[in-house]
Amino acid sequence: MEPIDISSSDSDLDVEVTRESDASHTRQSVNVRTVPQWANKLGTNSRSTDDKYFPGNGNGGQLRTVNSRIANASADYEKLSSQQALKRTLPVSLEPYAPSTKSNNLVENGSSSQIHDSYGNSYHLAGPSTSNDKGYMRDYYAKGNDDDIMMYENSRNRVLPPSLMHVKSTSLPQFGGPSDSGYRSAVTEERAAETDERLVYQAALEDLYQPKVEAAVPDGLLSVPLLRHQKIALAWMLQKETRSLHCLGGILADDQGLGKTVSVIALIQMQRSLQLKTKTEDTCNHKTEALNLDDDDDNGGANLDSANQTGESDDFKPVPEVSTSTRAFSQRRPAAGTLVVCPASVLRQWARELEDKVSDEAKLSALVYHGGTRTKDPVELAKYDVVLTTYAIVTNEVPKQPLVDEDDGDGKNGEIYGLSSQFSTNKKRKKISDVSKRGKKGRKGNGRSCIDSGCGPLAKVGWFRVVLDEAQTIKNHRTQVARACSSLRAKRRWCLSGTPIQNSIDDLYSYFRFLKYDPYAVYKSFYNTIKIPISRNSLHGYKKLQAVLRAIMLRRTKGTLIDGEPIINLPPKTICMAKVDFSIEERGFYKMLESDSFKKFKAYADAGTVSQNYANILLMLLRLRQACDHPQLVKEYTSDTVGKFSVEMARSLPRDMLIDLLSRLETSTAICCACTDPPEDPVVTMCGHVFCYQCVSEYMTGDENTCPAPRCKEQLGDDVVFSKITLRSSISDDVGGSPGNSQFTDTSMVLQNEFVSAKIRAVLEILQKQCVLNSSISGSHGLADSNGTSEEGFIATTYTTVHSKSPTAGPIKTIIFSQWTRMLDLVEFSMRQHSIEYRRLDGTMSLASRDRAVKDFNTDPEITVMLMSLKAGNLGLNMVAACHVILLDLWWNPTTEDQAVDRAHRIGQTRPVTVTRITIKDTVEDKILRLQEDKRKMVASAFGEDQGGGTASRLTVEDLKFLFMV
Ligand SMILES: Nc1ncnc2c1ncn2[C@@H]1O[C@H](COP(=O)(O)OP(=O)(O)OP(=O)(O)O)[C@@H](O)[C@H]1O
Repeated sequence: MEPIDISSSDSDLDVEVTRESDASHTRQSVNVRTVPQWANKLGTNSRSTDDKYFPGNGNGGQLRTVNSRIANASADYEKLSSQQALKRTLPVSLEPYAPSTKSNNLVENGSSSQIHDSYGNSYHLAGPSTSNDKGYMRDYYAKGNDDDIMMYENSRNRVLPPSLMHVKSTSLPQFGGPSDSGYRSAVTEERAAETDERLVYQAALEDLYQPKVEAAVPDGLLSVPLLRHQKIALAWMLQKETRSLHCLGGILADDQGLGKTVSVIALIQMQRSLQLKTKTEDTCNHKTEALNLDDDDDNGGANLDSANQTGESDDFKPVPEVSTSTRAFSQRRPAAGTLVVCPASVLRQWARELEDKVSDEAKLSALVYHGGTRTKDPVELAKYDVVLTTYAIVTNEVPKQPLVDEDDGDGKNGEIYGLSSQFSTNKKRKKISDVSKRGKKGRKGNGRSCIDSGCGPLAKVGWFRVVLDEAQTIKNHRTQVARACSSLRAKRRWCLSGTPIQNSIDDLYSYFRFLKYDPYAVYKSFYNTIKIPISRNSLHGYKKLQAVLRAIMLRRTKGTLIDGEPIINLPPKTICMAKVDFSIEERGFYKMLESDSFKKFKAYADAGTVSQNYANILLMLLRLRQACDHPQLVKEYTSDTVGKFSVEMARSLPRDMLIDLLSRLETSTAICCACTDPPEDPVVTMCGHVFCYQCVSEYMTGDENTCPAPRCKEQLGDDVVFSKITLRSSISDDVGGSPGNSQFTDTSMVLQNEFVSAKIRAVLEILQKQCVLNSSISGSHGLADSNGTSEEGFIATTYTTVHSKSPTAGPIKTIIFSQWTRMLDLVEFSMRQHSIEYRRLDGTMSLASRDRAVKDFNTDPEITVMLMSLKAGNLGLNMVAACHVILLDLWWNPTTEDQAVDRAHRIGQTRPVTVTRITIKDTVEDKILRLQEDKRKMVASAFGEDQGGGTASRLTVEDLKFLFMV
């Protein structure tokens, strides 16, 4: 493989792309703040094992089928291993098979049988093999055709690839001599990567051999029975935590609403009870285990081990117990239980699930670590079985790993927006070429600074397990949040996400890095072993990626079948594309905007300055997208959202500083540092960073909140976030502020709040129909307009909506999503006009208000509509009271929309769910739909799924041989 020059990065904008969905409690006091340094230099524009739990004669036997062959070649194999690989604890499955009793806690499906391999060993096979299967298998082999057979079936007769049996001569140490250090390091690195890939290969094989092992939770641990797919997930997670060959943990990537939270709660409970039991039974054994676990923590990422960068390894002496009663503490770094990191909007939901799904007699002690009054004492954190916190708090409390791995210059922002890499403009990434060197350096320096320099309590404990819920939050490895999460010290690491890939294959790299999944936790290896093969031959490249994922990821969609039965019996989900047309006035407005944008784009293209005008082009696209919702959105804000504390602070600031802040806000290249779109309702922080008001509000969660912009740790609060109007009025002493964007301040009717746009009209029409249905349930009358008369005269639309027709479970309720709060304002206006009872949830609201809104919507039959911000409400929430979802606008990647829709389509839903995606004909939205389709295909290829979420192509043993044994 060709080496890549990681020092020649050509990545985009020097804006860190973070999308946190973390909610805020805004402070109600004005803090005394110092003017940041940059303000004094105006004009510079600086920014600023437990194998005993898995003795299963089926599963374990299956593993042995493969691994004992490795054992026969083990002498060479072990010689081959890098130091890193040798440090790993080899699983019991490397030993020849000996019959063992099945764990009480494991239930296995399918029959099992014994076979003998070519080395004379006996193995136990499991799986749903029937006599018919066997006959079929024989026939199939006789034909010499095995490509389409499920791997766990046909691989019994296969031999391992030669490279697992023999040492490749190129892999042996062949250094050119003591002076040849560069060569030596390159060879060592390659050899380590190769060895690690073999471990991945092994794990992928293991995974294919054990498709249906279930773990049964002992009575009394949970208050609800696990569903079958959850038992399978539990068995898989227990195995990954105790016997993984590369990293302890993985990615649980089940579709939204399949119960990942509950599966993880079961995992916590199982481990806790197993370890408590083990402790009682055998204390000696427990000591041995503790040692192994320590080893693993440091092995977990030899190149990138956050442990070595954030703390001294000597300080971290965790023990395996997660129970508070048995956990031990090291002198300086307490060993804590499970840390769950999630978006703020689902923090309370997690707490509720921990309370509800655990039985009274086995309650877990849980701490919601959030808010200004949270403990500062790490020892306190270590007292709990589970600590729940938010991504924002982790970002604030944990020192980041340096940005070690460079990308390949493929234009991150371009990927985010579905644009070509030609749009890349950022050339400013810091280059560090020698990852391992830096890793070693980091051990001492960063470690000490973590212990000594007042990083938060989250970074001062060693976690038994860290779980990232909605792990796509860290999909960009460059972001502070991703780097902070990777720096948490933990024995086991989990990513939970129904949509792990959102923009590109690169998203996976961040999870691999967090998980310490070697060799892919190093960008160079990820690039060489995953990205390059995809670019050379996408079919094979994607198959290899599937294999790499298979070793650490479990993914089931709602369409997955187990033994021919659907994984879960959810009512159907119908997606309706509602293509509506503009009114004549709206079309006129849109055409004007469109031709203006085309002209500008052409000018950039003619001048060869398209890439330099990336932000301008994004802004033009934003305007077009917004115009599809309502022309009013294109107009500049004329009301001030930020509140009196900001106004008071602005009046106290020097005029020069105000002018500088305003210029940052008014520059056409300003992009929200959180969502990376041109900002809606733009505000600038005192530290000079621009955000959407909604996005920055998500970060203002208390007095420890800091600015999420790269390299900025300034504290955030109501008083340091300024709108244009506040700044202008403070500069000019004109309290009313100056008028908004002159281009769009005409008096055209389409620009008035009262104007009902085509999309809002469509929404009202849908709601009216529902209202009629609801009234037939409750006996009330239909939708009324502002005059109290029956609503008439909607412009006829050309779509049909299939409504859920099962009114037996209460009124039909609808969630309406938009990414723009101003669109929600306009819809809200219409709701009021038509006396529709609604609630609203957006990123500017406090967590308590959001929680109340969700509760009201879920429980009050009078409240039939929830207006939700896509940015704040698409994740985690359970809203099965709704059986209809309306998406008012399109986001760049379709998975964000899928997430939103699945608030309603999840376990607990009893009615068919209708999703209406409203788009406007012949606009930019047509193109976004096409982009979304491309992204869907890419995600499906990576997971080996067909478009419907089923498994389109299965990897075979031959595939794996081909993919790994190059
Ligand atoms: N075994 C179970 N018994 C009863 N209820 C369950 C069970 N498993 C899950 N649920 C319920 O189903 C709903 C969805 O589960 P959960 O929130 O864990 O899904 P998820 O996969 O984490 O979804 P998302 O990706 O959207 O966060 C929740 O209301 C949960 O309480």
